[in-house]
Amino acid sequence: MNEPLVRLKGLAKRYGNTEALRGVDLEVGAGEAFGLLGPNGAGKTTTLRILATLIRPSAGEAWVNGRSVLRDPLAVRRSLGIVNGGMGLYERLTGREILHFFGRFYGLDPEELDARIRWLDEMLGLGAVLDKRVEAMSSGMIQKIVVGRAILHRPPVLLLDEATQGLDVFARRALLDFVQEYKASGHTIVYSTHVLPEAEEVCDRVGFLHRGRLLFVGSVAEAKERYATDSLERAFIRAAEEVPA
Ligand SMILES: Nc1ncnc2c1ncn2[C@@H]1O[C@H](COP(=O)(O)OP(=O)(O)OP(=O)(O)O)[C@@H](O)[C@H]1O
Repeated sequence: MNEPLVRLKGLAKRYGNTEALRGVDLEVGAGEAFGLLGPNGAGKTTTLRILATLIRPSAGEAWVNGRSVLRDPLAVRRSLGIVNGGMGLYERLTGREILHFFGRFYGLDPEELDARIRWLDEMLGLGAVLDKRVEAMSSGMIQKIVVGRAILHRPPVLLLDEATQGLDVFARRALLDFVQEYKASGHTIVYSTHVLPEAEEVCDRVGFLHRGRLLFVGSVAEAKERYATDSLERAFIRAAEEVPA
């Protein structure tokens, strides 16, 4: 594997009596698309939120781009972008205005910002979305702006949490194509989903997360071989069945 850009060591998180993560070790290499797979409640969002420094682990440690989420959270934030469900956009602003607004937070001057927006347009096919107000956008259009905002500072690492949820067939395809293109341009992606065929399509390796534990890490082909099936879904189910109750 290339130098790891994302590393988790003994990562654990407890919410009251719930053990959301129970000691997760993982390395994701530079330029890799890694699928974090698991059913509802497996701990995917918790993992991504710890990586994004939005919450702190109860035990263990994680690093992004060599920086510790505990000791160097600002550097970690500069190294990543995150797309998850809960990020609202200002209804009255256009796509371009939103990208300008956040671009200024990143300290980009107007010229750089225009160049970045042209780059995003190429990557995401923003087109007319740039000049539409959020209130008039479809959910697929909004998702393009949310993804654009997440990568505006060109972070080496992109975290996507159930990013195709609620998208129609066109918007879903556009997002999956974008993931492949973003990866091909050298970026690292952690792709959390419970939609296994999506992971099969875009991820180099996958991890099966089940009740806060990583049961398997490897390529899709290795998962199928290890669990003697030609279906990634069945491989996941077999991995979960091996866990003592
Ligand atoms: N803020 C919180 N307070 C209490 N429990 C929580 C909190 N956030 C998550 N949990 C619990 O932690 C466990 C892992 O949740 P998490 O959201 O990380 O799973 P997930 O794999 O992302 O699932 P989903 O696909 O449903 O989002 C679940 O049992 C969940 O109920």
